[in-house]
This record gives sequence, structure tokens and C-alpha cells, in this order.
Amino acid sequence: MERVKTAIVGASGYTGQELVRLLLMHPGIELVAATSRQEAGRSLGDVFPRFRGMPGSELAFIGPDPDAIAATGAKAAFLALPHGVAAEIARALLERGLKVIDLSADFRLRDPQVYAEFYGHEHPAPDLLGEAVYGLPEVRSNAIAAARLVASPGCYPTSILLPLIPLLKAGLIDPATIVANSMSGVSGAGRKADIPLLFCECNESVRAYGVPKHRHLSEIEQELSLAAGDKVTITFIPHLIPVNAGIATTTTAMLKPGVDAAAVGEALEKAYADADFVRLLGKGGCADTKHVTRTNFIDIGWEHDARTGRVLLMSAEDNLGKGAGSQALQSFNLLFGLEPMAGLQLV
Ligand SMILES: NC(=O)C1=CN([C@@H]2O[C@H](COP(=O)(O)OP(=O)(O)OC[C@H]3O[C@@H](n4cnc5c(N)ncnc54)[C@H](OP(=O)(O)O)[C@@H]3O)[C@@H](O)[C@H]2O)C=CC1
Ligand SMILES: CC(=O)N[C@@H](CCC(=O)OP(=O)(O)O)C(=O)O
Repeated sequence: MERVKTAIVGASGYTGQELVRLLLMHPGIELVAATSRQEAGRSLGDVFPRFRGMPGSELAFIGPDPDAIAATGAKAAFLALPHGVAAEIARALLERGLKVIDLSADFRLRDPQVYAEFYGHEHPAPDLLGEAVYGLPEVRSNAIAAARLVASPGCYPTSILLPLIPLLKAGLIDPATIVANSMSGVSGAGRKADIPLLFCECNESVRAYGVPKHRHLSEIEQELSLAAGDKVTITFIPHLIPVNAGIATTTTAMLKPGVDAAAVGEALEKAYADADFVRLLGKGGCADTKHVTRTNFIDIGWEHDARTGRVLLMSAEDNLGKGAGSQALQSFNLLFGLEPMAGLQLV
């Protein structure tokens, strides 16, 4: 079978590097371009010694020039770029006939005004928002398969949306009572020098940040509102924890009056019975990042607090995996009609 020629734009960052790892191992993909302004001219193996000796690791980084990327024959590109930058390159690559899977926030929101509200600047390509598909494969696999432009979800949103959407669709919880507490590893902030992210600032320390209006609320509330069929507004409290990668989220909400708690487990089972990458841990299951890092799995457990009437949803994923790179690859497999598990059998 001919492999799909594919590019990674922004391959020197954390999600880019995870994509390099995944694509070099994928049986249906030929990595033909990897971009970085700083590393242009050096090979993947030189820049990232972990890849030395792997077939494909001799590929040299090129600059992020759309013509140069298209000239490699790439049929698709993953964009692992900062938001704002991604939209511009996405447009140029779409015009050159590539399919685009964007890991940034640029195409996740339907409403450009919401983007301006949460990102502090006008949307750079509002005309493309209509065709972008929010790439949560467990929720809209058919739309992803037919897309030209996929907006891969943020890391926190994935960990919050997958447990909640089935409960909202089944009408089991009161949306006004949803509170999501998340803890993220430091790679979630990207590969940059920033004083609050230095080892001495983060190590042996945990802190909340981004309250009360973290930018991920925009896409979380967009998707929860679609599931509930009504506007949903939630409280979201992200925390930075001293691990390289991994997100653990605990979400709570009040069960609606008269709802039997067992319905929570039933709704999750029904939604994810055929989902390759959602592992349900059942009642009392406390998901642990240790078991999901470097994989495309999200583990979800739940509990009912009979004293307060709240349901507790515990989820864990890798922010660079199911929260970014491997989830984007899951969408890629759908886009190109490949085996859903291809390149993702990671444990
Ligand atoms: N880290 C995470 O857990 C997650 C990140 N995301 C999103 O994915 C995207 C990438 O994130 P992450 O890998 O963490 O980011 P990094 O900061 O680690 O990497 C950014 C990449 O983009 C390149 N880049 C930066 N600025 C420009 C520019 N102006 N033009 C062209 N290339 C540029 C950098 O290379 P160079 O400077 O050499 O050009 C680098 O390869 C972001 O939008 C992020 O929000 C999504 C989900 C999770
Ligand atoms: C720990 C940390 O700093 N995390 C990042 C979220 C990473 C992510 O998913 O961001 P995108 O929406 O840009 O894809 C943050 O809070 O901004």
C-alpha cells in the first residue's frame, strides 16, 4: 500500500516531537517534511537523539514555507504551531491542496467573536471556520472523515468533554452545577523559556492558574452546549503539576432529581462500547496518568457521592497524546480511511 506523504509544521516543539515519534512508526505514513525555523538544515536524528537510527530520522528540517512543504508531495499536514500562526499556514496549505489537521486553537470555535473574547485578538481566518471540524473522533468521526480541515481539541477539553458529553446527552446532570478541576504536566505549556515554567519554579509545587476564565472554556462550553442542546456555562480550574506530561481531571455535577446513579455508568458504557481509545474504569475507578502517558488512551472512572447528590468523573490522558498528537493522528486515520488503530497501538 502506498503510504500517505505527510508533513509536520512546527515539528521541533513538544507536540511536534510527539508527532514525529508517532509518524515515524506509522505503517501508512511517509514523513516527507518537518519544519522549524530554528532547526532548519539539521536532521531529525541530530536535533532529537531519541530518533537516531530510526528509518526516516535522516530527514532534515526545513523552514515553514508553504511552497517548500507542498513541493515535497505532502498530501496532508499536521500543524503544531502557536495559535494565530497556524491559521495563516493552514490557509496556504489548503490552497495548495493539502488536508490540514491543526493542533492549535485557531479553528476550534465556530464563532469568531468568542475567539476574539478568549484569545484577545480578531480571528485570523473567520471564512475558514465554517468548514473546520472539531476533531473529537469519539463524537464526530463521520464529519472528520469527510473534512479538509480538522481542528484538534485542546488537551484540557478532551479530558473534560469525553466524560461529560454522554451524561449531558442523556439528561442525567444539571449543567449549571458542573465544576472541572484539572491538573496538567508542564509540557502542556509548550517548549519555551518562561520563568513560571522553570524547574525550580514548578518542581515540588502545585498551583492553580488561569482562573476564572481559561481560554479552553470557550471550546469546552461550545461542545457541552451542543451536547446539552442549550447553553452550558461551567467552572474550570486548571492546575500545573510537576510532571513532564499527563492530565488528570476530576469533574463534578449534581445528578438531576430522580436520576438513579447507575444511569451514569450505563450512559458511559453505551457511548464508549465501541471506542478504541476510551477505557472505562467503572464505578469507583480513579484514573491515573501513569497508565496513559505516551498512549492515545483516555481512562475514565466515576463515583456517586450520595451525601451531596454529586457525580464525580475522574479522567486521565497524556496532554501530548490523547490531548494533542495521537488524537490528531486518530483523526488522520479517519481522514485517509486507514485502520483506526494504525500507528496508535501504544502502551
Ligand atoms: N503542549 C500541549 O500539551 C498541547 C499543545 N497544543 C497546541 O499545539 C500547538 C503546538 O504546541 P506545542 O508543541 O506545545 O508548542 P511548542 O512551543 O513546543 O512548539 C511550537 C512549534 O512551532 C514553531 N513555531 C513557533 N512560532 C512559529 C512561527 N511564527 N512560524 C512558524 N513556526 C513557528 C516552533 O519552531 P521554531 O520556533 O523553530 O520555528 C515549534 O516547532 C499550540 O497551538 C498548542 O497550543 C494542543 C494540545 C496540547
Ligand atoms: C500547562 C499549560 O500551560 N497548558 C496550556 C494548555 C495547552 C493546550 O492544550 O493549549 P492549546 O489550546 O493552545 O492547544 C495552557 O494552560 O495554556
